[in-house]
Amino acid sequence: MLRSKILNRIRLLKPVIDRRCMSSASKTPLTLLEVDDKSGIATLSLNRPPVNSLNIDLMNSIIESITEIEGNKSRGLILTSANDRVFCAGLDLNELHKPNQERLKEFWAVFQDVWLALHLCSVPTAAAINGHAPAGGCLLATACEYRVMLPQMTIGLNETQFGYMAPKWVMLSYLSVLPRRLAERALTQGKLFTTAEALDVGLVDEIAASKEEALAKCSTFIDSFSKANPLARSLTKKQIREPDVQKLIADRAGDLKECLEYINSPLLQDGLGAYFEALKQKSRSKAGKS
Ligand SMILES: CCCCCCCCCCCCC/C=C/C(=O)SCCNC(=O)CCNC(=O)[C@H](O)C(C)(C)COP(=O)(O)OP(=O)(O)OC[C@H]1O[C@@H](n2cnc3c(N)ncnc32)[C@H](O)[C@@H]1OP(=O)(O)O
Repeated sequence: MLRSKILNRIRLLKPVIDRRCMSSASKTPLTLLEVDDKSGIATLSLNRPPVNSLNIDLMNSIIESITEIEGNKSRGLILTSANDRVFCAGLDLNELHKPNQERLKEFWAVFQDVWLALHLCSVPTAAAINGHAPAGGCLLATACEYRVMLPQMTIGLNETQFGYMAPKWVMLSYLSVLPRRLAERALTQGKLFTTAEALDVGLVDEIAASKEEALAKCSTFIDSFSKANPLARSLTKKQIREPDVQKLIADRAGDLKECLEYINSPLLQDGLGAYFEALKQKSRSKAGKS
């Protein structure tokens, strides 16, 4: 009786995400999932070259992997990158710049879903940040319960740098990790913290010299829950996170409407276009040098 009541509560807390991962056109899987058969800890690696930018397929693949991990009773989830320079470059700017409107609606809904799936994941979560993590990449990291980062990388919600404002629920994810005054300053500046700065302000919990060390530190964090009842732990986490989550769930349509208006505004499209062009230019000049 009690167990079914508890399970019901979890179902109530966790919005039903019934997305199936769309088969991507590319041959290589967009996420790599390995479960260590000794520790029972799952490692989910983002695997969308060149920078793990989040498009619909990659986000659906992440959601599907999280659902699989929760279903196969893994003891925990470590999110990392198959790329050794970039953890995740955030949202794929091709999805935001001169967007197809129908696709943009789907894209935004999946973006909401991937945050909900990770933020409410029933198993312990940790991010081994083995590369740069701007904007949406930072959001994936802050949705996890613990963060270990490699040196000489950057992390932060830099939306104001390219003319956007982070949506309320994205800001709340930051506020769940940073003190309010610092979060406000960092959000308004569009600040990208260095690894050392991120440790200093608590945006990340530890620094590791290598990806292997980062994975080991994330596993140690997950092991810290070995004495906690998994169901009680999951309910406690969901209870603490529920107020922030409800702010999105209560008005997903409103969030979508507000974001579509914002993303489609000419001023923002111009700013984003210039930002994207500068990125491409930088990449071309790099290629020219090499
Ligand atoms: C009332 C209103 C309510 C709010 C409404 C607001 C809605 C608006 C949306 C807001 C959403 C908030 C949450 C999230 C937002 C985002 O995530 S937007 C994306 C932000 N991302 C970035 O700013 C990162 C940009 N990239 C970089 O800084 C660098 O690429 C890197 C990640 C540090 C890696 O550098 P490096 O290894 O040197 O690689 P590059 O040469 O720069 O890039 C390689 C190729 O990858 C392409 N690329 C890079 N980032 C992206 C990206 N995000 N999307 C698509 N493509 C990307 C880059 O152009 C290069 O491509 P090629 O030219 O083909 O080589």
